[in-house]
Amino acid sequence: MSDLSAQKCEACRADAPKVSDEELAVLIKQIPDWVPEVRDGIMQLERVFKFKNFKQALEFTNKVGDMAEEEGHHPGLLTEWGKVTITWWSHSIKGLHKNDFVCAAKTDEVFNAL
Ligand SMILES: C[C@H](O)[C@H](O)[C@H]1CNC2=NC(N)=NC(=O)C2=N1
Repeated sequence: MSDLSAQKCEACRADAPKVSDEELAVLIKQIPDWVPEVRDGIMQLERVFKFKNFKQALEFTNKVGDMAEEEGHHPGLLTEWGKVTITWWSHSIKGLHKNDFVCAAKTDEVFNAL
């Protein structure tokens, strides 16, 4: 378990600070399979997970959904045959908060526990 995945999401207010470039460089090392990407002008974390079929992809999607509900923080989910694309960013600040790194690490744990 990484340091990040052991943490809980904290309430993210609209005036919470986005992670700085320096913080991003440190945090991303703990979740090396995730790619920071700007989409629609918003910095996000993305990872594509591969599966053998649609059923397994859907099961993983639902487990990530359960984790997101527990954390009160919600990802973008695109479930396709054999593939789930997960995207984390914080809507309230239109960018990346520590919560997104925590939830990315928790997503890795959900996948690793399958
Ligand atoms: C009211 C509720 O707590 C907020 O809308 C939460 C819910 N889930 C969320 N998820 C994400 N990814 N970003 C948010 O800003 C966010 N806000």
